[in-house]
Amino acid sequence: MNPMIETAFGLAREQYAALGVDVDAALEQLAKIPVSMHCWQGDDVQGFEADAGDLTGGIQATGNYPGKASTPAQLRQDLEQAMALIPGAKRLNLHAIYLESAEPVARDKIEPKHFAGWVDWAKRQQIGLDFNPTCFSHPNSGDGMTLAHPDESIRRFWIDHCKACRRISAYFGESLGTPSVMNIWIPDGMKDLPADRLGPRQRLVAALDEIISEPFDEAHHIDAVESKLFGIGAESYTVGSNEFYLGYAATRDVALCLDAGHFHPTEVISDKISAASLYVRHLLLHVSRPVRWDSDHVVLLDDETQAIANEIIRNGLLERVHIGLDFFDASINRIAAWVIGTRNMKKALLKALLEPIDALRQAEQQGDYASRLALMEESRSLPWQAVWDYACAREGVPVGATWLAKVKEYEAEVLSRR
Ligand SMILES: C[C@H](O)[C@H](O)[C@@H](O)C(=O)CO
Ligand SMILES: [Mn+2]
Repeated sequence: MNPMIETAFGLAREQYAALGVDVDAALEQLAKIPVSMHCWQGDDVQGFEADAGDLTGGIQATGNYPGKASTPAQLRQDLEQAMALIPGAKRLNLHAIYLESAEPVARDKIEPKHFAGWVDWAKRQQIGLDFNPTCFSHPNSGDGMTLAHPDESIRRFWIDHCKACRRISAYFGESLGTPSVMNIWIPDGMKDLPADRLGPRQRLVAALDEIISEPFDEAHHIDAVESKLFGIGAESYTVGSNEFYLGYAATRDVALCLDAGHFHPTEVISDKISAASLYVRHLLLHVSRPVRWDSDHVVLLDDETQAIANEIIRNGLLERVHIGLDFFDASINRIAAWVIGTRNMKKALLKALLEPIDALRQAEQQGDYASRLALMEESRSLPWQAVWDYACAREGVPVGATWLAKVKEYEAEVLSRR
């Protein structure tokens, strides 16, 4: 290891020790916290269905940066490149449209065998997999309704798709020895004012109840449901709103997925974690960055990402909060997007682990809010970056921005030839 990195780390360790922070314990913990990287950043949410259509469902990947993956082998190669540039534990989050089959397979007929290639790959990478039914980009979601659809046959199709997905998710968990978190997000909503807000929600409850009725071992599979405020073309009404899913998750004991882009612009999911944790056992996070709307920009090391990490660590929620990412930027190198966003999530977790929390709590308990604010602000400029560099270097992952050269090299040698 570069001696400058070691020296800086040694000095940082002493500075943190003086504040009562155990840097070695923080590093050990950081290495074990998995961040689930979303496969869909690699190909703009396109997937590999033999009869794939355009991306629909009120979400958009804007940009046309060259070199995107268009086969499972290319996507896996790109993921391997990205993962090699990110320290610590990682998982991969797959959508159902990332199946492998030469022939078209109806979504309600997909099976574990269509994902065997991903499981083999995950075993080689020693990572866990997470999963998602894909209830969009399909003729049966064309009018913006799926599990809440008034037509029984369309509802049946999506219920059967979600049931098939749960079997695939349990297969992931059983094969890889780590539970797969399967997140149900549906685009159901209306562009203009609905006359009936209740009926679709009643249908959605019934559909979800049927979907989760088949029991699976929690060691293999965990159900999650994701709320949303609005989507493009569903501005006036979203069936699966936050109140809807908070109630559903709490009463059915399934995980609640909080997506950073799915709330009113001044609402933040960091403030929802502690509240929801009192009523639901598991939370899934879709860490993302909304810019004016649910735009799914690449995650930054900004105040909200930091606040999310702080809430998980301060409240001891690592066993109950599953950290996933959800952004898709097609305007820049897609591997760089993965690396920037995932490294930022991990940097935020490290900073949270290094926070002198005892001193902050003590100041708060004494009503000394000036000290609390002063300590919080001073702790922003503690030498966490020396600890981060050390964490990267000891794993053989590029330090600082040196990872960018690897991405450029890969772009010249692989992406530009696609
Ligand atoms: C592709 C994802 O499932 C999707 O982004 C969903 O999680 C979401 O956030 C929709 O806005
Ligand atoms: Mn999401």
